[in-house]
Amino acid sequence: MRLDYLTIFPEFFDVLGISLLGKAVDNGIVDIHAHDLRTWTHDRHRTVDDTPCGGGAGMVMKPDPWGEAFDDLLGADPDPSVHVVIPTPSGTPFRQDDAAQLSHADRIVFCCGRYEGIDHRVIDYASEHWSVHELSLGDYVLNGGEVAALAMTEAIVRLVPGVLGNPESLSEESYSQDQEGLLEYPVYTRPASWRGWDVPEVLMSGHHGHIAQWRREQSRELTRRRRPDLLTDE
Ligand SMILES: N#Cc1c(-c2ccc3ccn(Cc4ccncc4)c3c2)n[nH]c1N
Repeated sequence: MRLDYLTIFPEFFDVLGISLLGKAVDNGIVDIHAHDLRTWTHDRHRTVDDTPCGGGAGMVMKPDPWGEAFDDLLGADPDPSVHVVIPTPSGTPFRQDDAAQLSHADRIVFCCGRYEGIDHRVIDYASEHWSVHELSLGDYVLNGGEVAALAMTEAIVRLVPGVLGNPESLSEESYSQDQEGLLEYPVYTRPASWRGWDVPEVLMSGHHGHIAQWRREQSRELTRRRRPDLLTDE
């Protein structure tokens, strides 16, 4: 899987060389390239923004640098197997299903905007050539797309075979299909008693059936309290 990031702050993506994703890069499972969008500017000030047509506050990212970056990175031939992910506050919510689908992609280009956003013609042009996903990390406002791209990257790449040491752990996570899309149950480790708090007895019983039942009940109760929207049968 090749991941490209178009951004005016490429240093944001230096962290992808650390930990699990770093190992995936070292193992050749993932190939990461961060690009400074100003590479595709031609004026002395390396300008990437301009005033919004129709007025309004702030600045909008000019289309030209993006178009020239697309030309260099992707060429002009349409290829629906290339996924262009555009983090945006107006995007559809990024969910585990999106991460799962994108984990099968061979190529993902993240377009990280700043200012008030990217000239919409960039999205229109990209949509004619590649598979475009306008996605939002959540219902809050960030200053740009980089942090969202990092979070989406981790959610996607950890699902790629060979990246996680123990793929079985994926099936027991919140939002996973094996968990019926419910929140994950509380987890514990040693010691059995810590500062007056004990590990639930059932988890120390060695009775796998009772443990599985307790975990299912915990998941449903936690989901009922915190995320009733995830419950389908109530
Ligand atoms: N994904 C995602 C996001 C963003 C986001 C993403 C890309 C850009 C580019 C520019 N901005 C700043 C901005 C633009 C317009 N309105 C408000 C702020 C961004 C925010 N904010 N919140 C999220 N969940």
